[in-house]
Amino acid sequence: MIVVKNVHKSFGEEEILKGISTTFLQGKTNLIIGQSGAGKTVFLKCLLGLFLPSKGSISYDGENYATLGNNGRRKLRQQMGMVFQGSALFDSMTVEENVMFPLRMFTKQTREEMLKRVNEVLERVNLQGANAKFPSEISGGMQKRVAIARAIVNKPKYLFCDEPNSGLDPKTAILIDNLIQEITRENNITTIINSHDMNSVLEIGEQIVYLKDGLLEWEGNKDIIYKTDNENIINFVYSSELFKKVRKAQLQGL
Ligand SMILES: Nc1ncnc2c1ncn2[C@@H]1O[C@H](COP(=O)(O)OP(=O)(O)OP(=O)(O)O)[C@@H](O)[C@H]1O
Repeated sequence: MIVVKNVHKSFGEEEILKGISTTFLQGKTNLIIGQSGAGKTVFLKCLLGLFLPSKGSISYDGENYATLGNNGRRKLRQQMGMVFQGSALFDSMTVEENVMFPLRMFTKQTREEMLKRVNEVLERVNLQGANAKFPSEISGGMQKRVAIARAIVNKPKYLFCDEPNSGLDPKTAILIDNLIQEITRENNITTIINSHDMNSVLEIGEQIVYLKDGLLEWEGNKDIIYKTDNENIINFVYSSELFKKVRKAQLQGL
């Protein structure tokens, strides 16, 4: 569980996050949504410990990153997995080497132990046998699955995903969403996803935080979002004609 209390973040005179408080739940897919420029990436970077909040606190199962020493921060960072936008695989490394990378960085496991774990996670994301392939030899959806395997190989307590299905076709996007949700539940991870994708909101939004101009304007989940009378959210989530029809049907209990 990650507890965020009154987080502000400024760059010089400009305040980007203006006092955000929320709780991200363990074993759930928590989504951060909001229009371009709302502050989602800055918030995600604060949650990753890449930016320190100017004010307020973020605690990870009781540990406040800002007040930890170097050792404590390193340990906490090792408990975080990250799926970057566009996968961010190392092009010159094979799938196996990409997935093994965090184990080489953060553990003292033997090559045999690392390989066993790599094969376990590759199997979990349905990429068994793809070890020797290079990123350029596999599809975008497969690259994303490699990125997920790499993010979970070190058994993180916290998983952060920045636009995990950007650039994927709708069917593959849903498969990736569902895979992240399944892995989150199986391993009881606190997963936070920065998303633009309204399909994801309605499919896996177990906890949704809607940011607007650096403030948390609404929070809830996919089962209640259609009931909101907040015009900003209605216009954002249900922006297309199709989604407007979906909302109407939801309101009519269809
Ligand atoms: N390192 C930085 N220094 C100064 N300003 C920054 C920095 N990073 C982000 N900002 C500013 O913070 C604001 C919010 O940016 P952010 O990237 O968090 O938005 P976002 O909600 O993620 O948008 P998008 O959906 O387009 O990615 C922007 O005005 C941006 O210019």
